[in-house]
Amino acid sequence: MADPGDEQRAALLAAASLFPVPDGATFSYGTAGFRADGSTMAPAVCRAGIVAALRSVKLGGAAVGLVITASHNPVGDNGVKIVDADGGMMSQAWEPFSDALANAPTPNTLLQLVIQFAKDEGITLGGGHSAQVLLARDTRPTGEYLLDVATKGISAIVGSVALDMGILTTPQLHWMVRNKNRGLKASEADYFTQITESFRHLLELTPDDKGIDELNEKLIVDGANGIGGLKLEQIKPNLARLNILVRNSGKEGDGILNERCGADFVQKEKVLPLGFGPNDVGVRCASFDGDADRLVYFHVTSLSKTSVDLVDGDKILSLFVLFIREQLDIINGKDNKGLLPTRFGVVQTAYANGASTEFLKNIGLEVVFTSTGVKYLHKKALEYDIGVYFEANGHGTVLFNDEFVSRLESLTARLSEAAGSPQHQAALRLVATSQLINQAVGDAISGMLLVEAVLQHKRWSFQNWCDLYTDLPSKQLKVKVKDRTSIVTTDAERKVCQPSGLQELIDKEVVNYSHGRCFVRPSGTEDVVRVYAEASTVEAADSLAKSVAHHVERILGFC
Ligand SMILES: CC(=O)N[C@H]1[C@@H](OP(=O)(O)O)O[C@H](CO)[C@@H](O)[C@@H]1O
Ligand SMILES: [Mg+2]
Repeated sequence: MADPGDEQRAALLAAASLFPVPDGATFSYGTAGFRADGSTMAPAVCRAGIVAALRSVKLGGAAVGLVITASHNPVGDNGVKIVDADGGMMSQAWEPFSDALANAPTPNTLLQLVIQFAKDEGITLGGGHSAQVLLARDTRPTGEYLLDVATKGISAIVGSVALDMGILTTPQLHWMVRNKNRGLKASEADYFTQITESFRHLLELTPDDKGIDELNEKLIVDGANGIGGLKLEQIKPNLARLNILVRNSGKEGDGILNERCGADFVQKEKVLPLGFGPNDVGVRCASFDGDADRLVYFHVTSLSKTSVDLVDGDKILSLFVLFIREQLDIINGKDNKGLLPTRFGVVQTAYANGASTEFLKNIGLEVVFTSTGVKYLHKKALEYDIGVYFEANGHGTVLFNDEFVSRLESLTARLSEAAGSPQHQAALRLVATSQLINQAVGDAISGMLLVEAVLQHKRWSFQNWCDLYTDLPSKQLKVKVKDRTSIVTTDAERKVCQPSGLQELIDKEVVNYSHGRCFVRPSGTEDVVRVYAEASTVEAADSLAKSVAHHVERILGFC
């Protein structure tokens, strides 16, 4: 076995001794990194620092990212997530090692795990290599402490450098890692310049530009009392033709992070976030989650009610798809045989509302499904020239393949001889879109700016957008069971294969409902089984979800 050298051994043993794993604690990397009560997170965060530094060594010293956040979860929680060198989520192949390391019971076990893993992966430790990890955190009170803990983990791999990028949205850090490794400008100021400039370009390319009326210019954003609202305040003055008001902005004294506000709350509860009320009827509203990688829109429906008209990730995806398709049709003609043949794909999960999938299929698009979690959707979307993916909860983006962008740019250069032609304008719109929308991960701020540009392009009101299709009523339930991992699913989580008999019971329930659809899966972030049901009425969706939840409880053992 390769000997990492005394200095390296000592550094790993020291880091592991600083933050021992308490008896009985287990960490799991799950759908989106380690998450738990912030005060218990130090061991997992320190060890994630070690993993991030090793990942950088493995990738020849390329920058890797580490972000301290628990996204939409309560303010007392915290978490850690590793960003791979391409700006995406850490390679899934490294998750088992991350889990093992986070749970290593003694410093010596941790050391042995690292030595063995380094050997398996061909990583030479203890000499001559370099590694760099970019760090960021959200606004949680435990963030500063945990960032320091992560730094200690990173330093436990000799030769590693930790760079604190400050308090950022999660997508900002992903963007920085991606850009840095591509030799592109990668500071926060560069991020702001890129999104505000490309937004301005898109607006300049609006056809028959007649300006915008006052009401449509107005947008109220619920910042979830997180980092997204604070960043939006910073760029607001540079956003032409938008009159943005940020509520739950995260400023001192404003309110508690994610508490009765934010994208997760609005999408799941379908009620107004705190700070919104009857005065907002008729105004377009958007909501971010705590680390600003999720986005939904809503309208206050009436003076008396707290319910909202929701535009979720599926409808944001549909809007983007229509806009991109329109530009491709201008360039290529409807048969896609013109100047820029494009493989255009749409990726959803089982949680996508059935009405959205039907809408997309009806307009002739290929829709593919993956398991829940951005890491799966993103990977699938990369298979296309332009791949659009969204989770219903508002996390998603539009990916432009590098080779496609080169083709698009040379086409744009050729077409510039006929500057102002519809094809030239459409190609320019696609270039600006690829610059505006975050290529590393879903990003509430850049996604919101693309929504705003597309609505102005189409001269659409919020209502026009809402009316694209009508969501089928749906219901989500959580069931606490003894061991959620005894549920095994297949077909992008839409069917249960274990325990045997459960899928048959679900099928028997579903046939009783018009437009009925139902699936169950173990959550990757909480110790629950999630039940999702859809049907033609609210009552029917509720009843289908309840019946299936009962079967799950009965078969798996309620706890
Ligand atoms: C139904 C649902 O919203 N599931 C969420 C949730 O995952 P679960 O594995 O369902 O707990 O958290 C993930 C990370 O934020 C997110 O990607 C996913 O969409
Ligand atoms: Mg989030």
